[in-house]
Amino acid sequence: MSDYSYKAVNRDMGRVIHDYDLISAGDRILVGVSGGKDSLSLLWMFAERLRRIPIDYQLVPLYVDPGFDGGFASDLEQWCRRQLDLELLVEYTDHGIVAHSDENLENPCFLCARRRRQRIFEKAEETGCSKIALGHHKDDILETFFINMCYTGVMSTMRPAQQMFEGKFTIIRPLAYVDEDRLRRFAAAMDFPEFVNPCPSGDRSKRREIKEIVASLTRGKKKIKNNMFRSLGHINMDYMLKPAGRLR
Ligand SMILES: Nc1ncnc2c1ncn2[C@@H]1O[C@H](COP(=O)(O)OP(=O)(O)OP(=O)(O)O)[C@@H](O)[C@H]1O
Repeated sequence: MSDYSYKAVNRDMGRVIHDYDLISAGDRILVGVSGGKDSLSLLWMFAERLRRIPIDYQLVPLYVDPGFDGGFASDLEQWCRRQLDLELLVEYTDHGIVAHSDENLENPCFLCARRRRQRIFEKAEETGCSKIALGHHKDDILETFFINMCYTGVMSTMRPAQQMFEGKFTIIRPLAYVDEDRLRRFAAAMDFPEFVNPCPSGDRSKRREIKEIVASLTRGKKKIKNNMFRSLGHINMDYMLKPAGRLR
């Protein structure tokens, strides 16, 4: 595999795995696969690494089907089997339907994501996986930082390795150093299929709004984006406000 985008994704993935010690021998890793370019890239890269690097761990790919008509679960299953020789677990649910029904008074995306997350933890427990890998990338991490700051008044984001339930599970994000653009190019170079999610609320407007804000701050300059990302790990508390400080 000589493609430039592969090398770049592989290098960034290797760096984050090393920096955060994401994988150990004997791990069983549940990989959340949504059918989008990010999690397909993650699963593909993981499977390829496993063949190449002599650390013995197991991958358990999982798709949580939200239950809409016209879903793609069986196509995704076939892709995993044919391309990667992996058996995809499919968890059929009605999360999407319930989230869009009159009985739900919350935001549909919020409820659906919460239930999906719950189900992912349950399946991790059932299948004996203590690590859960998700396809979040560098842009997701930056955007989450701004979403949390703008909408909840907290400076926080998603970590490349996050312990949950007092260490019972660790969420890992092996694509945390990879730019979204790079993943887009990689998925195109690999000719990954596009599994279209039939969800009626596919737009997720809050994230789209923040994406535009981040894009306007970076103005396409890689250096600015990388500095913003780096700053998430370089916080000078001596020059920050007191936690109780309140602006009127
Ligand atoms: N239905 C699902 N089943 C299993 N895992 C999921 C599902 N939806 C999302 N995930 C996991 O959560 C991660 C983040 O979800 P999100 O919806 O933000 O993804 P995305 O930005 O659309 O990325 P992707 O291209 O992987 O779909 C995904 O990369 C994947 O690892």
